Amino acid sequence: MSVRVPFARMNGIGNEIIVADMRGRADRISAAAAIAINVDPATRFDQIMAIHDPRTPGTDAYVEILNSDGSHAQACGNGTRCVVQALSAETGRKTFTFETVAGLLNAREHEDGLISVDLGKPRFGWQDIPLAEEFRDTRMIELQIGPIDAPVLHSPSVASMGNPHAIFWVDRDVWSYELDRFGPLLENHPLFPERANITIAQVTARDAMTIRTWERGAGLTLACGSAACAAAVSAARTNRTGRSVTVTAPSGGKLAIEWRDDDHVIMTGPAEWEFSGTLDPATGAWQRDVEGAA
Ligand SMILES: N[C@H](CCC[C@H](N)C(=O)O)C(=O)O
Repeated sequence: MSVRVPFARMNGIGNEIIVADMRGRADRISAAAAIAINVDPATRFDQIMAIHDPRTPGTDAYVEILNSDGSHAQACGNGTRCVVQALSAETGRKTFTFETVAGLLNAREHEDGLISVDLGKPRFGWQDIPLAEEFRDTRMIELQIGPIDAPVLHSPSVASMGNPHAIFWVDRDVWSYELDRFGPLLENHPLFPERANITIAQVTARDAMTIRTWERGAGLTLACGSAACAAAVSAARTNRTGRSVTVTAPSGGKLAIEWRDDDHVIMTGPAEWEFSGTLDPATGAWQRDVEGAA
């Protein structure tokens, strides 16, 4: 087994993703490797998508997702589009079924290059998020931050897209809130035993919203696909929007989110390749491919 594996540094509307090819190997990318890769400004990332051999007949790959702090995530919408683009470029195929720790994901690359991922059915039970205590109605839970009599953020909706999300609805521009200050406190709030991705969302039309996300295990990111899905279903559940919305990320990039009648959430958007190299899954040592050498 060679020491180094091929990787592609990519992004999904600004969400920084490393797609690592771990097929044909039994080892995994270590937390230490993830942390080391993230320390280097050239390979700083939000998630690593590690493509492993399939474990279940009928699936194309098992995908493991690591955050930049070395922790594992159950879902990553933007990263999944990057995996699709990488495998489509390699094989010419357009449809894929992936397995993750959270279950199966179907995805498709369209003629125009945009990629749709079926993130499955959202879950709203308090144990599904999970929350540390019972809330019967997760469209709005009791949680606030800021002065007790004038909270800055309060009463979020919560949802699981495989991973935990809290969505705080705001009236003002999403940039006018100090998410860098409140994000870490909310991510690690005792109400979230597995921590949570923290999003602020401003609904701007029945079919549009703008979000910013403090990601669990990665901090502020330029985009978060599963948060866009969680915000879209939560907006529809609270009658702020219909079931089909365009979500604008901090990067300015947009995702089309549709909560279908069969309860599945479909996210559509682009993916972009930046550069390729090889990395050591144990240590995170890496090297950029020499242009034109392949
Ligand atoms: N950027 C990802 C989400 C990563 C979620 C991760 N931070 C977690 O721990 O759940 C996305 O596009 O869906």
